[in-house]
Amino acid sequence: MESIIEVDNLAKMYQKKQALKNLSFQVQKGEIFGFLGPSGSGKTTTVKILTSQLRFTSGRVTVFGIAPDRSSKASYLGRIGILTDNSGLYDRLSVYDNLVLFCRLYGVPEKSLEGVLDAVNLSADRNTLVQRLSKGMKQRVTLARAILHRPEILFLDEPTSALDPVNVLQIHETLRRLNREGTTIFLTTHNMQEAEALCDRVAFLNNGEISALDTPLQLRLQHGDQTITLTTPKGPEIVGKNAAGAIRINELIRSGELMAIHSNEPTLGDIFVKLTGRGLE
Ligand SMILES: Nc1ncnc2c1ncn2[C@@H]1O[C@H](COP(=O)(O)OP(=O)(O)OP(=O)(O)O)[C@@H](O)[C@H]1O
Repeated sequence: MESIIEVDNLAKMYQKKQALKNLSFQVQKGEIFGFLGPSGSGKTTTVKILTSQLRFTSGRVTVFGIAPDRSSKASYLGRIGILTDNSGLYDRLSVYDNLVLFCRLYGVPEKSLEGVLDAVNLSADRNTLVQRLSKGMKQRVTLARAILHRPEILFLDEPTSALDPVNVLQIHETLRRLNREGTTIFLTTHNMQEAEALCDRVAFLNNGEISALDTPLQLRLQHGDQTITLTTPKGPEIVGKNAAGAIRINELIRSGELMAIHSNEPTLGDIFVKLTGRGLE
């Protein structure tokens, strides 16, 4: 596996406020990496540093092996896409005209917009003025803008916060497709379902520090209580994931009393609370 982002001992102070401390992680090429943390934990600060919008206090950061500072900006900004909540779209222009402006900025031929509009499901709305769009549609225009130059890494800061479930699903589908086509995705979220649904690996960020980093499955297995809940006509019954549990399951199947079986792995939200003592919201 090849690391595309490397962060080593990163710290960031805003005057006296320490927003990030001793942050170390690597993002592998081709993965969807989730940065999961509650409000104020340092997610946006990290994205801004990785995308050279903010200077850091100490540590080492590279993206594509390049340090993201002012002198290197030009050499890698064209290789990344950024989606944040401040949309910066022109309300009085259509979807298409908004995107044409960015094609010119990035030197991308206008004809490539067909595929981009298709990817975010906005082909039919191309001539609609941005001011007439719903929140979810606007978010899809900003996603289109972030991907139209086919970036190698896409940074998404809370891409679906405040969107309804249908729009969330549409954005997720688009992100999965981009990832299948080779885009590495760095995603911040405080939504654990989003992290579970999309991410190959997640880092838990709390007060500017990483308290766990692994695949969602490994985190659930490491922090699970190794029990199974069996639903029977007499009510729920909890057994261990062991030989005795297997015998009991077998008995209930034979007697026709096993109605449902549920492995008791915790959610990422449960694990976050266990490790940090606080929730994600
Ligand atoms: N410009 C700034 N000046 C001073 N403190 C700041 C500044 N920007 C952020 N902070 C502080 O740094 C910490 C991390 O903020 P950051 O915005 O990175 O968190 P976040 O996890 O992205 O939160 P949210 O989910 O609410 O966007 C917070 O305590 C915040 O108050």
